[in-house]
Amino acid sequence: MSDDSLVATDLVKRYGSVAALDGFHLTVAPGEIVGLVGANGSGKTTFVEVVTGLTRADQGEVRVLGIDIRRKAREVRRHIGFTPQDISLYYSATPRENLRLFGGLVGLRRAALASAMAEAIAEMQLDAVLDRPVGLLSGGQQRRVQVASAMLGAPALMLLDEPTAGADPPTRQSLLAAVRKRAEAGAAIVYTTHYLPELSDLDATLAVIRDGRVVARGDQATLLSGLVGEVRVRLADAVPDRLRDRGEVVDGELRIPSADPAQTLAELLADGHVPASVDLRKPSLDDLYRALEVTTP
Ligand SMILES: Nc1ncnc2c1ncn2[C@@H]1O[C@H](COP(=O)(O)OP(=O)(O)OP(=O)(O)O)[C@@H](O)[C@H]1O
Repeated sequence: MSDDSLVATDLVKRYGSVAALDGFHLTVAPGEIVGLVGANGSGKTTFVEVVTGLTRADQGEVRVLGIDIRRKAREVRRHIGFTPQDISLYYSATPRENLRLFGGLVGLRRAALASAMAEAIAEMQLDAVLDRPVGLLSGGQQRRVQVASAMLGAPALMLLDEPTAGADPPTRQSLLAAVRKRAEAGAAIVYTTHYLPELSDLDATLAVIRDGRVVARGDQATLLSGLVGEVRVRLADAVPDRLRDRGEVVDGELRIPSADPAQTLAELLADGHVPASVDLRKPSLDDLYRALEVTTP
């Protein structure tokens, strides 16, 4: 049997004529953070909803810790921490009451519930707002309560659907730190975001989704290797024609595409060109996104 925390095989989910998932495969190992990225409508949320049991796939199989989610839905749910894309908390209740409720839903009781709550409250820095109704909290504070509720009981699999949406930089940093800590403790984490720098911060592996399936999967270095970066240079003198032909000139700045920008710059210097300013752009996740044409046209 597989040691992976999550194994999804050949999932298909149709809404009328739309195939939200269309042959979707994904495996996630313990301790791995996988960034699920893809254009709006590519199927990310549908996948998360299938794994959590909020919706049923028409075809395919999902196993969490080796357990088939259709056969033992209730048992599986105890191993999953989940934050939906939209804030999903009881607004008239306080964070303390929400956490107690969500902890109860994953089977935590008495001392175990109290210690899981204390840990999540400390990690998400909720002390100051614990007894205020959630509806009166800021968007970022609500996000922290939501992520805290998904952490209760240290689930083996966390599904975080755009958990930092609307969060300010300090909140974002504390959320990312908490996610990393959970992964270091062995949790498998599926992390959906449109904000690609977060995935570099998390050192996440990537699963790029297009039209309901995973079209690229691997670690960032491998997926970015072979992509083209750019050297942007302003020369002290006018740009000679033979250099113009290697790229384009934008507002007096010469831009040369290159798989190895540092090497290209070294060649320019060796040729005797004198730069007034230099900007080396290594391939980024944005470039990967563009290369796979996953952005909405
Ligand atoms: N309940 C539903 N009824 C009908 N169509 C749906 C439903 N849920 C999703 N879809 C459709 O399935 C496709 C995939 O949607 P999904 O929400 O999974 O995409 P996503 O990748 O999460 O998008 P986003 O980045 O905008 O959150 C879309 O075409 C969407 O309109």
